[in-house]
Amino acid sequence: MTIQWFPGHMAKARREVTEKLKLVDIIFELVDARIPESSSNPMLQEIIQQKPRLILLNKADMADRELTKKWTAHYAEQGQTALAINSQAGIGIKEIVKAAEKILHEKRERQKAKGLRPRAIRAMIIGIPNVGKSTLINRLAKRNIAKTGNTPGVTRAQQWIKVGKELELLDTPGILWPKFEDPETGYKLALTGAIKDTLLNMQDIAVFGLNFLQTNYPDRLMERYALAEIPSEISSLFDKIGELRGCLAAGGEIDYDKTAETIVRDLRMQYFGAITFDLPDQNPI
Ligand SMILES: Nc1nc2c(ncn2[C@@H]2O[C@H](COP(=O)(O)OP(=O)(O)OP(=O)(O)O)[C@@H](O)[C@H]2O)c(=O)[nH]1
Repeated sequence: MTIQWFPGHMAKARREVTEKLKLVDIIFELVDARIPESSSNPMLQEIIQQKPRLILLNKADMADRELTKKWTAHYAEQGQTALAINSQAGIGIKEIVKAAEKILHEKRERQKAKGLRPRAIRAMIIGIPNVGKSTLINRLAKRNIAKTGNTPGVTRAQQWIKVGKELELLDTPGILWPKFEDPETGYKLALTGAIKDTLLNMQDIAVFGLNFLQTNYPDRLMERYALAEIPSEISSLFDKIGELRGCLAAGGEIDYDKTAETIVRDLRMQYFGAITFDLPDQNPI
């Protein structure tokens, strides 16, 4: 699903999240491990206020393992717990309940001291479109739940999914918008499938991707396209790839659109391996 975010949609999404917030003890903020910063909602902190948060770096299977470690360390420095997970394969899922219990431990102990019997932790998942919210809900529920009740116009009560004895999860996630502030963020969102690439110029996305690979993963770039060396000019590199991959127009000239599509497809299909586009040091949170 790709949503075109207009101010009205944002206000509605925010209202829905704010409403559900009252029902839960903790937020599971789902971000894409390849772009933890770019896939987080810019206003989340303001929206959730003091509500405890567990950050889940989903699609960790597609991200650079070393950088995922750096991201979790970076969040820890900020006093935030973050877990790397793969909702599709069910990796890291068991740790979620444990981490939530740890985050809420003191609060629950205080309740116990007051004589209140602790009930299961109530949580909701929040994230931008396509980050894996439904996949995670289904994983935690161990069955297909998410999306089944999503018929437009059908109002229904919120339902709780029991995850073991310790956790209850709202069956509908909160959907918030991604960041839009700079073109680079847009390219990263497009390369990871969070926004439709038709919203941006394909050649611009490809050039961004090439620049990123040239700086951060030059060996993988050379290997994929069997380059003896990387031309320093990005336009020469672009032409070289077009030539090597046979992306040619009728007269034998390079077809720039076709070349751009090839590069973007290769990045999306993980032909350069697992890549992380947001680097923790460049992205203070
Ligand atoms: N490789 C990988 N793919 C995943 C993972 N989690 C989800 N996906 C895939 O990502 C895509 C989007 O997943 P969804 O669960 O539909 O995402 P969503 O956040 O519910 O999407 P919206 O309904 O658009 O808000 C699907 O193709 C999933 O199979 C993961 O951990 N690893």
